Amino acid sequence: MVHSITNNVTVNDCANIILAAGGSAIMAQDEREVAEITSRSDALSLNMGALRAQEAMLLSAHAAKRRKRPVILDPVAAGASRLRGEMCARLLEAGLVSVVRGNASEVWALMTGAQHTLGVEVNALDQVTEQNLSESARRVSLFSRETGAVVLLSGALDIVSDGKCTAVLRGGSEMMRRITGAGCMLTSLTAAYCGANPENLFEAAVAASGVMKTCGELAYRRVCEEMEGTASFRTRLIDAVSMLTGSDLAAKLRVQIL
Ligand SMILES: Nc1ncnc2c1ncn2[C@@H]1O[C@H](COP(=O)(O)OP(=O)(O)O)[C@@H](O)[C@H]1O
Ligand SMILES: Cc1ncsc1CCOP(=O)(O)O
Ligand SMILES: [Mg+2]
Repeated sequence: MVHSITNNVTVNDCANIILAAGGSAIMAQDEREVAEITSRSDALSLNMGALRAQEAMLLSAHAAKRRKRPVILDPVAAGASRLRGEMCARLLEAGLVSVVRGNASEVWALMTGAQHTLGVEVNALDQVTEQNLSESARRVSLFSRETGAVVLLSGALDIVSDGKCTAVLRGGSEMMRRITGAGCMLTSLTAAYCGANPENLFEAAVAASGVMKTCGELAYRRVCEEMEGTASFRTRLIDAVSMLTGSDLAAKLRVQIL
């Protein structure tokens, strides 16, 4: 059961991907009930696209901490306004975040205070490439140690680190960037897996990254076969998560431990 406080652009896809993965979803933002709802959930997902719900986020995050439930932070557009960065810093500095999942611009913005995110999209200059991979992985690991949170930085290459162990996952599809919500869905999936595996959040984050990359490939193959576009891709992505088998995943998963 994942309690999400998330933006109203992608909320339906977030609920559906949690259900597709075998979890249950509840979206709730009213300050009078959120602590109670978090207390009855296995994980809490906080998405900065719902910044109007700051008080609810804090109430929920404290309730999750009291119950030792993982809190997953999606710093959507963290570099696009000062308020977003400040709210993320407040949650991180209070030790309320278990896992951060963001694109490279968002994660670098949290680390450095830089403000060059293109809205919710990654800035091309920030992206992780094969050329800057080892330096990027080092920075992700450092950020994980500084915050005490597992960090999942997504993009063409995903990097996951708990400060001791760092993994790189390749694959997925370029088309994932041409729909809104692929990042929010990955955050939701991460929350579902963290709720199911609270003892090993690094493993849960690697699983979420691997499932999303695998399903991105399966969905892309399907839209190419059917000559379909991005709206169908979004549907096919959720379909792929709901139909994924262990052997599909084992056949496609590419995890490199650095
Ligand atoms: N160029 C790409 N090639 C393959 N997969 C990608 C690419 N860009 C993003 N992804 C995948 O899309 C999903 C969302 O990541 P991302 O685009 O970084 O999130 P956000 O929507 O927050 O910017 C992740 O599963 C990531 O691995
Ligand atoms: C477009 C938009 N604006 C505020 S939140 C949001 C959705 C961002 O979703 P994602 O980061 O998963 O593409
Ligand atoms: Mg995002």
